[in-house]
Parts: sequence; structure tokens; C-alpha cells
Amino acid sequence: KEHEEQSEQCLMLYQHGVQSYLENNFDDCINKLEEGVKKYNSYTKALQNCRLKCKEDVESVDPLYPVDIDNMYYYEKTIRNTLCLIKCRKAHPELATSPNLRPQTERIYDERKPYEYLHLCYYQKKQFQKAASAVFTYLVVHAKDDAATKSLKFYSTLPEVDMKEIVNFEAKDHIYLYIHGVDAYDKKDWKAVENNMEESLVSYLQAEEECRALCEGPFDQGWYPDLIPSIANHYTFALNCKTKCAQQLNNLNGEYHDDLLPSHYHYLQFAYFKNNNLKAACQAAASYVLFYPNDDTMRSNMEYYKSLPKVENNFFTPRPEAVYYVRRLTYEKRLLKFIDTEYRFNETDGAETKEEKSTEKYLSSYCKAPQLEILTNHNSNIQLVMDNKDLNGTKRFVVDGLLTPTECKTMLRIAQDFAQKGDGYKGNPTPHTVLETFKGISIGRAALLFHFGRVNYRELYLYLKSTEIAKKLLEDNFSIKQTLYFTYTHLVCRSSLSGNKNRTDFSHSIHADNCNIGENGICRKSLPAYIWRDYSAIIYLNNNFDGGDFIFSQDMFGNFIQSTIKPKCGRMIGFSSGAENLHGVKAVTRGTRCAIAIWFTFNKKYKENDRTIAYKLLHQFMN
Ligand SMILES: O=C(O)CCC(=O)C(=O)O
Ligand SMILES: [Fe+2]
Repeated sequence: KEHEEQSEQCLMLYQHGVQSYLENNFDDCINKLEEGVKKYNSYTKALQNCRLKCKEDVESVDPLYPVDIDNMYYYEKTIRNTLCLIKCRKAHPELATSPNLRPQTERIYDERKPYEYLHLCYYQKKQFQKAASAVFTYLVVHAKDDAATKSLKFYSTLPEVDMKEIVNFEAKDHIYLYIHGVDAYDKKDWKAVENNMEESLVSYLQAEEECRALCEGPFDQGWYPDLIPSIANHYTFALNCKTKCAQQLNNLNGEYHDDLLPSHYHYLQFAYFKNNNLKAACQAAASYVLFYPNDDTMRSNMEYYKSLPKVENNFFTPRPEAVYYVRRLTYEKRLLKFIDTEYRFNETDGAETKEEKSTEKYLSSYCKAPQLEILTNHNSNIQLVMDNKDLNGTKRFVVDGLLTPTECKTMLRIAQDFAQKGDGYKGNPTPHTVLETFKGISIGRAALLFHFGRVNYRELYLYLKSTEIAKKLLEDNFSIKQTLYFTYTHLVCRSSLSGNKNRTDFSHSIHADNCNIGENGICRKSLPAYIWRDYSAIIYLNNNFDGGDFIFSQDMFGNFIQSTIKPKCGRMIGFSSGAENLHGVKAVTRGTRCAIAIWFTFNKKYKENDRTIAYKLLHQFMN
């Protein structure tokens, strides 16, 4: 259909291509996938061009009034820019009919999925060289893919395949220019280094602008914030996307070069020096140190240049594009850091109300979320390792293997990057003991960070999935028939502030999760305790710290310890939240101990609404 959305078409072409492959229809597979890639690339190219051109166009127009009041220059520009974008879209057939690609479509093409099948179809049609290049293109983005690696190895043994001719079909211009530049450097062809590196630099910066332009797409706020917050939210979302562009560009055919952009200046300063262009050499050196101010090698190069008779002080002016780049980068980093640390979504409203300070306030208007059924299909590596008897009590158990080491690392990364001091405990950074800091990130905050693009969908998915498995394990082990609801979920880390191994205080003193132990030892099920909690689960993520054992205790002072559980990645403790399960955490005397703590309730009123929002956001994203 002619008017079918571009996004639909790209998606369909991919799906049909894969289907054709499965049906052994290899010609059709090649046609569909090639066409999909072509369509996607020409669509994104057209979109980038419009956005970049319009931005440039509005810069050169005089404003309607000669004085800038109330930031009106800025808004006038956005209004002009919008007009320009509308016209530009109209002028491009592929942009006119469909405003935007769906995230699912973007993911398929950005992750080079078509090449995963395309190479197999090329192979079947005996187009071996193309097959090798296609699988190589796929490998550039999926370096660890086993099947693809094996295929490339196999193709390279075929007599029809010339290893030197294997190319990355999706390489941006700077990739091969840079590679040629490095080759020229090895061959001491300084003029060629100069040319290739200068060209590569221009291409790199251009590619980065294009990538950034693609980030200026739509953003579903999901609710209706005021003018300023909606500008801020949308901008943050785009900004976060933009900061990831360098990552893509630094992938040099599968090898990741963190310093790809600055290294251009490194090569250039040397080439210019060899070509006797001292001024250009000094400028390149000065540009390099903008990125790495403390680089000893470059500093001493500059000292050496300074000592040369013909060199003047003003030679050491960094190049304008480098100055601009580094300034922008610095500002953007500061802004994102500010957002990460200062945005608090959880003002407290007193412990008597619900414990959860709901994300709902910020993402209101979300209601019924479709459940993602895949979530509870867990692997069979989970094993019961301790039961009531082993733990000396009732309604408690320990399982291992809930998370893999990689999954633990992912969760730890979220905690490291985004946990806030005292989260879940009214912002108190040391709620349990002054000798440790306590940081947390609730499922609600993770969902918001995902919404703003700071946490990716795999991470949020893992957070949800692991906690869903915990729920299933509780239900199975305790044969729970009633509907059990999540009431609060947070990922918390406790970090030691004192190396004293003889500490006698607790990281978390002995308590029950749903009542308050009084002087008389009786646990009162009244507010401000979290009386609605019925079950508790703790999933551990690491063991590279000292202390931090979990204990079940008969008394509130820890004089009669019933059992001790050492945290480790993938271990989970499940127990009922009442006085029958007094427990605590021994002091953490070195390092950081992270865990996901989850509470459940039978009382629907205390259901964790943030979780519903998280599902809804994830669902939207995946569809
Ligand atoms: O982190 C743990 O092992 C237990 C934490 C705990 O008991 C709680 O947060 O209520
Ligand atoms: Fe507890």
C-alpha cells in the first residue's frame, strides 16, 4: 500500500524477510531485507537532513523584534524551526506520509537485525563475499554473538571469499577514512595521514550531528505536565539519547575506541609536524589536550614544539570545532549529573500514610497495565537451599540461582548510577546506623528514569522480572492461594564508612517487617509500622564486602540467633513479615552490600502502583 506508514513498511519488510528465510525462499529473503535496510536508511537520512537544515536556517534569520525579552528569541526560533520542519517533511515523500518510526522498528535496524538473516540468504544463493560482509556488519554491533562469529570463520575459509574485501555495510564514512589514516601512519605516509584524518574528523563530527538529530524525535509524556516541565522532560529525553551517539561512532568495525575523536588530533599533530606545518601541529596538540588536559605525552610534545625557534605562542590555539565539542560535552555531562542527583521524585508525606511515595504523582493517568506474561517464566537454575528446619524457624526459606552473575552486575550498575541517599526512608542517608550510608532506588524511580531514557528497557525489564520471580517463589513455597500484591520494591546498597571489624552495631537492627517491637518485646501491629505487609523477600546481588550477614533471631537484641545467611549474587530469602520472623543485618565493615528488598500484601489498597506504571511504560516501548 502506498500510504502505509514508513514504520510499518520497514517492520513488515524485516518480518517478511525473516519469514522467507524460514521458508527457504532465499531470493525473496534477500529482496525484502535489502529493501528494508534501504528504506530505513533513506528515511533516517531524510529526517536528519530536515532537522539539521532547519536548525541551520533559523540561525540566520533576524528576529521579529530587536530585543530579546523573556527568552523570546529562543521560542521564536523554535516556532520558525517547526514551520521549516513541516515544509521539509512535505517536500520529502517518505517523510510526508509517516511522521515517525516506532521504537521497535528503530531497534531492529539500529541493531542490524536484518543482517543476521541476510548473510544466511546470501550464502544460500552462493553470494559468498556478500554473506561474509553481511555477517561482519552484524558482528560489528554484536561482537559476542557465537553463531555469527562461527559463520564469519566459516565464510573466511571459502575460496570465493577475499578477507581483505569484507566490509561493514553500515559503516559511516569516518570509519574507513580513519582506518586508512592509521594505515598511512604505519607506512609513514604523513601527507596521507593528514588528508585521511582531516576528512575522517569532518565525517565523524557530521555523523555525530546526524545521530543527535535523530534523537530529536517524539516523546510520549504519558501524562499532561505543565509547559516548562514538558519542555524539560522532552529535552532531557533527547539529551540523554544524544550523549549515546559517541558510543555508536566509536565502534570501529567492532573494536571500541573510547578516544576515537581525540585520537584524530593526536595523529594530526604528528603528521603536521612531519610535514613541517608547525602551526597546524601545535593547534592539533592544543585541541587534543582539551579532551585530556593531563596527558603527559602530549604535554611534553607541546613543550618540545615551544622550544623550536619558529614556533610562536599563539600557535597553541585549539581548533574551534574541538573547543565547541568539548564545551558542549562538559555542559551536557554536568546537566545530566545534576538531573541524576538532584531530581527527587519522592517527597514524603509521613509514615502514617502509605510507605510508597508514588511515582504516580508524576506519571498520573496511567491505569490498567497489560501484564507482560513472559516475566514469570524463570529458568530452572533456581534451587531451594534452606528450609524452615535449616533456618530454625517457621515460614522462611532460602533459594539460590535467581539471578546470573551478569544479571547481578546489571542491577548493581543501576544502583551505582542512580541510587539516592536514603531512598525509601524519607531521605535519611543513614537511617539505620551512622557508620554506613544507605542508598536506594525504588521500582518507581527506575520506571521514571527509564521514561527519561536514563535506564534502558533491558534493565527495567530485569528489575521487574527478578522481583516477579521472587513473588512466584513465595507463592509456591508457602502455597499461597490468595492474590498477593507487591507493595514496595527497592534496590538498596549499604556502604561501610568505618573499617572497624569489631563493630557491634547492626547495619539493620533486629526487627519484624510489619510490626513494632516494644520494650516488653511484644510486636505491636499498629502505625507507623508497615502493618499491611504480609510477606518479604530479599534478593542479593553481591558478596564482595565484609560483614552484612542476614540473621534470623529469637530476640530483638540478637542474643539468640537462629540462623545466619551470607548474601551472594542470586540468593533470595523469603519469609512472612510478622513477629515470627525477627531478623536483621549485621554491620557491613568493608565495601558495599546491595540487595533488592520486596514486600507483599494481601491488601489491594496497598498495591504498588509504581509497578503498574513501570509495566505500562515498558509495554508501550516494546510495542
Ligand atoms: O538487606 C537485608 O538483608 C534485609 C533488609 C531488611 O530486613 C529490611 O529492609 O527490612
Ligand atoms: Fe526487614
